Amino acid sequence: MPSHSHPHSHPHGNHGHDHPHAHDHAAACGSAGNCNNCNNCNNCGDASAPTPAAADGALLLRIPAMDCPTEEALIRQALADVADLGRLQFDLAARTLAVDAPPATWGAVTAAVARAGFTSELLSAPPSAEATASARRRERTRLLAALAVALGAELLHAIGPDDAVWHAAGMLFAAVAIALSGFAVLGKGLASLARWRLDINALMSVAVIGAFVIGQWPEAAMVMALYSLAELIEAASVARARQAITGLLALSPTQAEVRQPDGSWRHMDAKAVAPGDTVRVKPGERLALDGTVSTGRSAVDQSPVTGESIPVDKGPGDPVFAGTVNQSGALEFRVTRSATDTVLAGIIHAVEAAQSQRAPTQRFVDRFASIYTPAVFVLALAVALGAPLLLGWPWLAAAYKALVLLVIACPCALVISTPVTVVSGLAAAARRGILIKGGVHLEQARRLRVMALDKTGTLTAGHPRLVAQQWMADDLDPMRWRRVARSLAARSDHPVSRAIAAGLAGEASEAQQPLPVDDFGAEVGRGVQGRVDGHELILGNHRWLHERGLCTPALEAAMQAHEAQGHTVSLLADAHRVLALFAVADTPRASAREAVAELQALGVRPVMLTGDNPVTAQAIAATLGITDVRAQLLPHDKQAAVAALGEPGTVGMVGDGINDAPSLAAAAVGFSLGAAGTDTAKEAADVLVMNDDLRRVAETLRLSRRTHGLLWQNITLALGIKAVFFGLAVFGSATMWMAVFADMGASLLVVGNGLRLLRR
Ligand SMILES: Nc1ncnc2c1ncn2[C@@H]1O[C@H](COP(=O)(O)OP(=O)(O)OP(=O)(O)O)[C@@H](O)[C@H]1O
Ligand SMILES: [Zn+2]
Repeated sequence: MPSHSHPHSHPHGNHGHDHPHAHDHAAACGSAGNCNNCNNCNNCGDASAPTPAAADGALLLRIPAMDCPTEEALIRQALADVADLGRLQFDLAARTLAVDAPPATWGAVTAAVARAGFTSELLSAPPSAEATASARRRERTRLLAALAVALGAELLHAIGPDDAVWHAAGMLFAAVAIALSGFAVLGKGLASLARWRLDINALMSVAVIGAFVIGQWPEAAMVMALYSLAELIEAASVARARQAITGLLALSPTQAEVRQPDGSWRHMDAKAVAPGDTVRVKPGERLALDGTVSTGRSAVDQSPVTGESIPVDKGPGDPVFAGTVNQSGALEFRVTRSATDTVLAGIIHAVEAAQSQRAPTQRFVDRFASIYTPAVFVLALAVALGAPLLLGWPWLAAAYKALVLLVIACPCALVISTPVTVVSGLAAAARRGILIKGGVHLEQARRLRVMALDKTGTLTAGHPRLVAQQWMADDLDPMRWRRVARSLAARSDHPVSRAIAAGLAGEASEAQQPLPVDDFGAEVGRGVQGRVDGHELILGNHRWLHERGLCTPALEAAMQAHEAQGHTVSLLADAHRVLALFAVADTPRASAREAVAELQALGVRPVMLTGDNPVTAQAIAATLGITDVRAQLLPHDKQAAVAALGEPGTVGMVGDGINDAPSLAAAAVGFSLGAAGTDTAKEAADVLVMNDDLRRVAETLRLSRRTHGLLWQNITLALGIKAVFFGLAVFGSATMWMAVFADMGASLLVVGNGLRLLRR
């Protein structure tokens, strides 16, 4: 059994495609039940699960008014009392809920949903994307009609004579407009009030009903229509941000051409293709599955998966990915993963999961809004009661002013701005082949001041080659001993051993079988040992030989010469003396030097971490422009080094995700390169760079800074507009619909601002 001296402690798992990710929705906009202010949450960055399938034995409900994760949380709470329920799958975009439950409980489920304040209807099949889209269109038409009728009410009020008939007509117009646009808002608002929750729906409901009661019915109608319309537009904008991600999924075709046992080719559903099957793609076609090329050569455009714009040449043995486009030649490949398990599916899943986590700024905004909204409620109440009593204002004027304040209090723009910006940032990163596992990491990346970079496989390509061998004793038959060395090296899959084994095998003239190795063992950070052909041998680095007292000044001088060129030296020794020296060379990655320079330009200090010896490490670091090198580190030393490199929260780490899981986890933000190429789940890393381009690390930091900038621009913008209107309302003559209009404007402004991240 081949042994690997890297501690593979790392749990192997996939991204968990069966992850019940509907559970994360509640957290998407306002931690569950705490999103007091957000009716707009249908717009929040929550990831909508794929439309729930109406599996047998599942109850599928359409809940028309459910468009916010807060509401989802309410329904969840209500359903908690119902016994025997399985998984709940919420789809806020389609407004459906699928419940795994025996039919006997269905009555209890609908009753619980009704108790939470929602009407529901039974569906036999999940609504299609077109159905959802056409429902959106109908809603838009309805709201535009409501706006027109509300304008009519304003008009009647402005030009109509002051008599009862005209008043009645105006009132009727207003009522129709409110009914057209505001039923859902009023329903949810009253339900919230009944539970003593001051959310946006409650706010709007009080404002509209209040305005109606004090005789400002055209105003009430305008407020309702504009507010509902603004919400719809925001929802569409957020849908766009999310589509940037789910659009990726549409990239992999549903059909694949599969070889049949009789040798013929047949088009099949990609989901039905099993690993091991052979699939072919013609030039210009998109791949439906992941695999390894078996025949053919072609250039493949991998931009959907890795973000790299230049097509990559593929030949037999190379990995190919679902969603990528075959360009020049026909390819046949052996499928390595089922359709639900492809790298692309993993990306989409991870980004969806990332969206449902709250970034720190989002949490801050929620906390702020949850204090701010009730505070303004109290202030409005104080104006309505205090101004007439203390300042002698007319009651009606004071009540109107109070209602204007309520509308101004609506923190839509504030609440909507952060999730849109964060989701856009995550989507923009995903498009560049950078997978960020949560808004937290996107926000954190800008704080990094030190970047620890693993040497082997990160700064270098990780495919060292044997470049020199030197036999230290005259009495050895090199032919025979090369075979011995190769046999020992071949037992390890450490890159250094592999390079030695491969280099020596390439030299073997006849087909020499490797010799058996007994008592094989690997020593982390040192090398391997075993008994070959009756000799107790070790193959390892200077450190190990030195510890065993086998080192001599002459040997050190010989090693020094190789190490100064950046080569890694391994020594073959028996119990008494050193027999041979092997030097392997690893080439720095093409983009590494540039990547290091980019990090430095961002004010981030690059530090090389390696288990290799200091001289070799220094030599390689020098070619890359890195001055700070920490060498001869064991895996746990690396972890300690990461922790000691800077203030907590400021040290990032880039590794290959396999042997450096502990240090990746210790870093504030852990980056892993080449994530598309390996099966290993990169669970320890926070950011996965799909291709091998180290420059994506600096790009992530830049994106993080831009996102942060936009977040605060948006927060300032939203609050600034509020402040202006607050002043106007208190000291001037701002009307209610002006306040709503301003809020709508502010919301659209911040949403548009956030979506700018999506532009390349
Ligand atoms: N199985 C092995 N065969 C040969 N040499 C080994 C082996 N294991 C460790 N070594 C020696 O120990 C050194 C440190 O190994 P370690 O695995 O800790 O670091 P690495 O992964 O090679 O480098 P980096 O830390 O830069 O990723 C290697 O450079 C090599 O010289
Ligand atoms: Zn020595």
